Amino acid sequence: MTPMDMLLSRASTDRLKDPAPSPSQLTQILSTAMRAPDHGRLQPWRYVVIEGDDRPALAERIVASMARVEPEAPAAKIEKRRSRFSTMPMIIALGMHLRPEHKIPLWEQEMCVAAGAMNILNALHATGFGGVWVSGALVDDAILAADLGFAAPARLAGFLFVGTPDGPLHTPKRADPELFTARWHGHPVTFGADKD
Ligand SMILES: Cc1cc2nc3c(=O)[nH]c(=O)nc-3n(C[C@H](O)[C@H](O)[C@H](O)COP(=O)(O)O)c2cc1C
Repeated sequence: MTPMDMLLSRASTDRLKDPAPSPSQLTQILSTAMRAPDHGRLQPWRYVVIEGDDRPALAERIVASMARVEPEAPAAKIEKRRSRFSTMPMIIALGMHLRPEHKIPLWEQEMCVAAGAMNILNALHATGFGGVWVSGALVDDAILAADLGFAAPARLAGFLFVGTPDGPLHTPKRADPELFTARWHGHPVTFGADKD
């Protein structure tokens, strides 16, 4: 597979089975995150890896967090989250070590973490693994974040579910980049994607 084939064939999946990346594979995969553009070299990316017997304890923290931030959540949603966080082959909590006082704006720090996460998703795909980035209201729960090691001003950016794809990837229809691209000739542009 060429590098372009690899990039163009990636798709998120939560249909994951064992194995998850080995420790040495994970180190290589996470190394790609450290190639993300990083204004000021702040290195804001942080990763907490949860595997094996530690997953049920994480699942309980997730359920406790839902009780705080989504008290109206139906039982089925709570049980789905409990099951997913207990059984995914590997979970990586994405943390953002933010420096609000720094001259580099927070949004740039956050985008750096996101760029790193995208590299991780591509590296997973390139090495025969797969994953999906999930979030939800609980990423705003400071108690859950602190439980994972992300005390404010650090915060959670979500979780990556990681493993080996269980079956072919279901790729959503991808957008035509022409609709999202315009050439500027001295006047404000419009985009095909925004036309009725
Ligand atoms: C920050 C962030 C949070 C996300 N949270 C969720 C989520 O909680 N649940 C979900 O189904 N998809 C979520 N997504 C979208 C999936 O990660 C994924 O992009 C989507 O399923 C489309 O698949 P694709 O990556 O193959 O295009 C999130 C994406 C991002 C960037």
